[in-house]
Amino acid sequence: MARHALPTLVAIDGPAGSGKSSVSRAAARRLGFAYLDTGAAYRALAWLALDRNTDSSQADAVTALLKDFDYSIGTDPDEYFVTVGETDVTDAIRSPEVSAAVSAVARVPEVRGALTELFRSLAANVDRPGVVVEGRDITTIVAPEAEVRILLTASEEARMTRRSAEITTQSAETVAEQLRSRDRADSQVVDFMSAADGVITVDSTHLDFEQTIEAVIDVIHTRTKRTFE
Ligand SMILES: Nc1ncnc2c1ncn2[C@@H]1O[C@H](COP(=O)(O)OP(=O)(O)O)[C@@H](O)[C@H]1O
Ligand SMILES: Nc1ccn([C@@H]2O[C@H](COP(=O)(O)OP(=O)(O)O)[C@@H](O)[C@H]2O)c(=O)n1
Repeated sequence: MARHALPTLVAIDGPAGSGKSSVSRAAARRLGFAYLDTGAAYRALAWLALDRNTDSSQADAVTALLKDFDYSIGTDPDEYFVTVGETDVTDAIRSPEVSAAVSAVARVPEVRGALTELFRSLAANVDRPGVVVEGRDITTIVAPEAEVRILLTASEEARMTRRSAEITTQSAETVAEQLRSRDRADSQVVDFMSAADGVITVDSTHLDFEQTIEAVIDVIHTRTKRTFE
């Protein structure tokens, strides 16, 4: 069978609650692109560490988990799922316990190296004309060559408000504090607060959800000089 041309790569980075997942998924759906959520893999590995009672602050123990990390993720924006082995962890990876453990897992260089390879392979093999890949280091490390590179930002206040509207099992203060501390830990490992050279910033602080999707799609059309919709 003839191999497809490489898909158009759209790389989106940004801090927690900036709208990366929801906006990337909606934009991918409208463009007929695939959608790759990279944070889900870090979360799934943190889930496995918790499931195996592995101390996530022990880099060697976390690295050892990689050898039986049987991970899969849906890249169709309409059929999102995350599994580890036979277990569907789509919801479990959003738990506060996983959110609290994930930064420690994500700071281990061997983990970053292995997952970066996995993301490149998943992105190159989608069965769509393009793929929106979102995370923290997509524009800089995973796919610096991407045709479209976007930093999606929003004020800290907007991000906290959006995330606490989603999470009803914890107080708004708790959600905000956990988000701030995760961003602090994550930003010691990768810089997702400032745009690297050639990366376009989309600030969604004063945009609603629909306007943010349109702003991202506009950048994609301008950069690729093509219309996908
Ligand atoms: N521009 C926006 N205005 C209002 N709410 C938004 C906007 N963008 C995203 N959201 C909402 O904010 C929440 C956090 O978005 P999410 O995509 O999970 O962020 P991230 O993946 O960056 O952590 C979601 O409930 C999403 O629907
Ligand atoms: N490309 C990426 C994506 C996520 N991550 C890590 O994975 C965690 C979860 O990412 P996520 O995108 O699901 O987080 P949210 O911003 O959606 O809450 C982050 O807090 C980072 O520790 C990373 O290190 N590099």
